[in-house]
Amino acid sequence: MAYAFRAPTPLLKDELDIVIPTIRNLDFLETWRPFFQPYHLIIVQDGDPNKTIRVPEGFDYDLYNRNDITRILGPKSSCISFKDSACRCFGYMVSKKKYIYTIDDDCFVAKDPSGKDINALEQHIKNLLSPSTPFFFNTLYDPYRDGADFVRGYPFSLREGVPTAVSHGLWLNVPDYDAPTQLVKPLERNTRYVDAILTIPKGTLFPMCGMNLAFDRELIGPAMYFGLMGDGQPIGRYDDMWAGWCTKVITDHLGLGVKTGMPYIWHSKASNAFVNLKKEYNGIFWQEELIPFFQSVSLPKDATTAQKCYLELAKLVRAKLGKVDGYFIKLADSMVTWIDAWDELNPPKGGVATANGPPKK
Ligand SMILES: O=c1ccn([C@@H]2O[C@H](COP(=O)(O)OP(=O)(O)O[C@H]3O[C@@H](CO)[C@H](O)[C@H]3O)[C@@H](O)[C@H]2O)c(=O)[nH]1
Ligand SMILES: [Mn+2]
Repeated sequence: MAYAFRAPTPLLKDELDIVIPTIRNLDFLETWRPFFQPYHLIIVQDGDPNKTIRVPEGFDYDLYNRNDITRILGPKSSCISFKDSACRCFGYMVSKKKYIYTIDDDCFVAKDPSGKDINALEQHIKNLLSPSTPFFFNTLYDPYRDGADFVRGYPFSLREGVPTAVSHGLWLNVPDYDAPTQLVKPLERNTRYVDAILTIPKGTLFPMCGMNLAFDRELIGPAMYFGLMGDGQPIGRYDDMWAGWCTKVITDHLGLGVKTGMPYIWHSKASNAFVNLKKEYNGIFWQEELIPFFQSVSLPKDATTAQKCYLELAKLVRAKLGKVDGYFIKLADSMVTWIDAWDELNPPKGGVATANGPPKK
């Protein structure tokens, strides 16, 4: 009897959206086609809404420009940044799927040491679908991977692990350096492929890069607000950092895990270090106050969802960071607007979303 060969269904094919912020073009999708084509794309077009962004044939996508964001969110669109990659978080809000993968349009398929193309999306999905170990560090890295396990002395009571909320991937070629480092090391490239995935321990913050990032939208989506950056704001290129610090204090509070390490992508474009310095300056200065603030955050026991935690965090930002700069009062207000908009577009099961639906293609 002849058996018709059927390719395996891609993991989470109908449960994951790929969110891409773009101010350029989407030719990079050609290199990702074997891995991305089965998935729905949410393209957030930044900058001039009258510019036409060409999406390569054969992809299933929704594209949202600034006019769509304003049409869908109305006055609440003020919380979505303009002329900064932070605009991508609109894609997280408007998605209806359980998982999100976000990638920049200058990130390409990397090769592992054997020369094999890395399916970064597949690795992120494996990271998200396997537990994390934030309460006790496993020295042999991810114990749930084939060929690894918990090492001697690891408490058996902790070996079940906790749900993974975030999978933070890394980058070969152009590393995610801040402007001062870029200026000092303009030619430095990351050639070191480290075959490791680590859970970031509870109580430890980390610099989350938005370039190659996946997360469980139902567990932690409301915390993934990329802040007020870019046009009209005194700071830029701290969108993912802000989201990462908020997310980590909330995952710690909710007993969820954050992983970093594989998969790698190939980051091709070094943005201009001087332009970056202007965008980052306040962030480099303010973060010396922001990190102690996040390290001191304690959320109430009755904050049992990402939304409730985030609103508590917004209150603390207003109370404790307003004295650092008036910007943080505006940011605290935008954090609340973000949650209001999130809840409007994502009512509890059975509720009716009031959004005006996806854009015309
Ligand atoms: O105004 C803008 C600028 C850019 N984008 C899109 O956002 C991503 C990232 O842009 P870019 O690659 O130019 O930025 P980098 O300096 O390489 O990366 C920084 O941006 C952070 C977010 O990814 C990353 O963590 C930093 O390292 C591209 O897709 C641009 O098209 C935009 O939408 N609006
Ligand atoms: Mn880039």
